[in-house]
Amino acid sequence: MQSVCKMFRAALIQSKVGPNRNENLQNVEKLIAQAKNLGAKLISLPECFNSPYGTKFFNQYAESIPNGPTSEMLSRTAKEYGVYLVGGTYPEIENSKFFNTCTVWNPDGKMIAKYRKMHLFDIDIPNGITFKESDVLAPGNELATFDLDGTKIGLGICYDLRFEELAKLYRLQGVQVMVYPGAFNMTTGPIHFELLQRSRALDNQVYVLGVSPARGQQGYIAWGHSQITDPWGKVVAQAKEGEEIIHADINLKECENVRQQIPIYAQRRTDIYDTVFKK
Ligand SMILES: O=C(O)CCC(=O)C(=O)O
Repeated sequence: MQSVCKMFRAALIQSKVGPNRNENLQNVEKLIAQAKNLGAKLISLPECFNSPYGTKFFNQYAESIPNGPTSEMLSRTAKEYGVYLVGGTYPEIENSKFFNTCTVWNPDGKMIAKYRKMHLFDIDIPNGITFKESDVLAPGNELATFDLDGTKIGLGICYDLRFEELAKLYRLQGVQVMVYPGAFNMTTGPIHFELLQRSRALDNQVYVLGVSPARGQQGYIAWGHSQITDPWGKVVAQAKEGEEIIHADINLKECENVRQQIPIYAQRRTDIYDTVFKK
């Protein structure tokens, strides 16, 4: 990799989410202004920041993209504050199909990436949590990246964090930072949320930004604990459970350092993997 020293500040907004979409939008707009005041160039919102999270809500809150009220607010706000804004996720409708979708807006207010959750959250843990997004949602089938002043940033959503293959595909495309809006829960959050982010960061020598909603009192209870992890796997910022903004400087020199000093990418035995791992 070419020797460059690039740095920008990222802020993650762990916002409270209620049933009223307009109130949710107004609230994040206020928080985006605060994140900008912290010096952030890249700001991310959490998964389902404009609606409660649950299969029964997707239909009710879905909007087309980029013409709906949520996209309009994100575009206007990214432009007003001159930031790259990752619009967490919100339910999208297209041709009668629903998706859990992340959009990204540049400082001109233009949508520069759209990613639809690829791995739907279907799990069943007795006495823990049962969730079946595939009852209502269709999966996305495409990776999505965007460029921030020469840094390639990739997108995943929540359950996607569990799939190393997806993160690896992004790494193969030259990604240095992964953003995962996500809403882990009170069963898997405590044991897996931090660990998965550190794993993806370490496997792929990338920064990982995981952005949760704040913990609510009813319905789907989010774990919170939004987190920024560096390419060494070190947690450099972590939220608690309430509404909060965390931030950290994303220093691309750290990607370069770890990639040079522990050169696993060049040491992969794809000659072997390709013969054994066919599925
Ligand atoms: O993987 C998990 O345990 C949580 C995933 C999740 O909440 C989601 O995909 O929305």
